[in-house]
Amino acid sequence: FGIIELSVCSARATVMVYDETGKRWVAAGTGAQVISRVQIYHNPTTNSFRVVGRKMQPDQQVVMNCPIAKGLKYNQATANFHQWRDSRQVWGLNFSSKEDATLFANGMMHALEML
Ligand SMILES: CC(=O)N[C@@H](Cc1ccccc1Cl)C(=O)N1CCC[C@]12C=C[C@@H]1CC[C@@H](C(=O)N3CC[C@@H]4C=C[C@H]5[C@H](C)C[C@@H](C(=O)O)N5C(=O)[C@H]43)N1C2=O
Repeated sequence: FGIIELSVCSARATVMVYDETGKRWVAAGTGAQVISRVQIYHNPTTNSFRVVGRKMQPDQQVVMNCPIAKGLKYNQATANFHQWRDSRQVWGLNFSSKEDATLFANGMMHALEML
């Protein structure tokens, strides 16, 4: 059967990954650095969560599909820039507004409490 995933929250942010070699942040995905819709999905069957980011323009390209691991350290580096490590890289979300940042951080912290 199809997997049922519920969207916990949705926020606007530029999705970035840290380039360890160049010591700089680069936009995730290909092409221009554009705003993405970043959502946290909950799969209640497995009680798992993941973060999915899709560019809002032009093509809904998926630029992030990151499981939320139990014990993930979510770092709110600034009011608008939050980041975390996964097994391979460091993700950064540069939120469009403080409201987006707060909403997403609350969703992330809720997810981490549930794991
Ligand atoms: C132990 C550990 O892993 N620690 C991580 C952070 C962390 C802690 C705990 C749990 C998980 C994680 Cl992930 C860390 O420190 N890491 C992870 C990789 C990079 C970094 C290392 C050094 C630099 C130094 C400075 C800072 C940085 O990158 N910052 C600061 C805010 C500032 C905001 C916005 C972005 C902007 C989009 C572009 C650019 C600009 O402003 O030009 N920029 C930035 O400059 C952004 N660093 C980091 O975050």
